[in-house]
Amino acid sequence: MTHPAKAAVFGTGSWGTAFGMVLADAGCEVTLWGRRAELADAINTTRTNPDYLPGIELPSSVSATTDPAEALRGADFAVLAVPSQTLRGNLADWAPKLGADTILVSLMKGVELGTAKRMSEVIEDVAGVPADRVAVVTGPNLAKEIAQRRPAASVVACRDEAVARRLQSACHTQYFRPYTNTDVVGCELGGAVKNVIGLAVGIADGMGLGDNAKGSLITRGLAETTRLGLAMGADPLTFSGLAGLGDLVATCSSPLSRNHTFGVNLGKGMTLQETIAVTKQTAEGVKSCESVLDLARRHGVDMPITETVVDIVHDGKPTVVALRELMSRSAKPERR
Ligand SMILES: NC(=O)c1ccc[n+]([C@@H]2O[C@H](COP(=O)([O-])OP(=O)(O)OC[C@H]3O[C@@H](n4cnc5c(N)ncnc54)[C@H](O)[C@@H]3O)[C@@H](O)[C@H]2O)c1
Ligand SMILES: O=P(O)(O)OC[C@H](O)CO
Repeated sequence: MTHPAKAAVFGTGSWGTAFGMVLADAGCEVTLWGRRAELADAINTTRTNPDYLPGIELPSSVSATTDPAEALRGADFAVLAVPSQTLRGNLADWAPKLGADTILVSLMKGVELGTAKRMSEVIEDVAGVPADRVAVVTGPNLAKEIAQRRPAASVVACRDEAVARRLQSACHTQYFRPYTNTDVVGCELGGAVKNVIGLAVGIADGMGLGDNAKGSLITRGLAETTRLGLAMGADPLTFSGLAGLGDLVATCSSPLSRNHTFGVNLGKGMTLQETIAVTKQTAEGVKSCESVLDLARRHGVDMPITETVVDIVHDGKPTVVALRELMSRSAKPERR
């Protein structure tokens, strides 16, 4: 590829903007696409994103537009960072404007409701592109820390390793260290299910259950993620890597995590409606807990923590009842 590479980033929220900064710092020319003209104008005139990353100066090679064709003109990468459940509808509008060789990159950590499809599958469906043109970036990457250029590692996954390496080189900076992986299924599952486990840990923290409960939920959460991954053909080692354990630890321990915070509020006794009202950004696990459970049932996999989160979040089960039921499941060996 002749440099500088050009990237269109769809979504001017916290991660779209922060990852746009990473790409720019790595030498790319970046155009952010956003829905709202006021925010695109503010990004272009103030060199900040006042709604999502206030006070953080954007590199000079980042600009914004509301026109998808303008964002995509000459783009090597089309980076998708909108809420997972909106991807299908949005991408249907953007796909006809894609270049013939543009690599599509998912930053999203969700599973589609109804179809139980991973985001890369939705991209392949809607854009009509083969799997080797679709990559995923995932891992312990809290947007605010990355926008502050605090160090993080990440995973760039694509079935075609050469494509993963191109993207790796396009987003490798002093503070952002991407590793490649060809296990797209495992990487995407790690990212989507950790949001559900983050909700569970948040609920436990809100209830004041302590650090043993947290360690137990993280570990058993990883066990159920791995079971699902194995049933879907993922490499089990992916789950002990950045896309699995790494992201789970960051999400379950950080006050910056929207999923964890959402859970804390529920655990403290807020109703679902009250919790939604105070949540200003995307907490993917709230919707994806249902699609992950759907996926688990389609594959005949037992995911008790995910099921418990669905019971609490969507069926209004009182947290104390859910806890009692989770703790009184039948005794079993650890590795099953
Ligand atoms: N924030 C993080 O730290 C982080 C890190 C890694 C991955 N992610 C993932 O990235 C994805 C985006 O998250 P985010 O943190 O940027 O969310 P966000 O809530 O900060 O921003 C979402 C963006 O999507 C836009 N949007 C909302 N509804 C839309 C619609 N119907 N059509 C088009 N645009 C719409 C919003 O205006 C906003 O620009 C999620 O899947 C999330 O799990 C986030
Ligand atoms: O704020 P959350 O819970 O969506 O988590 C953000 C990132 O996924 C952490 O890697």
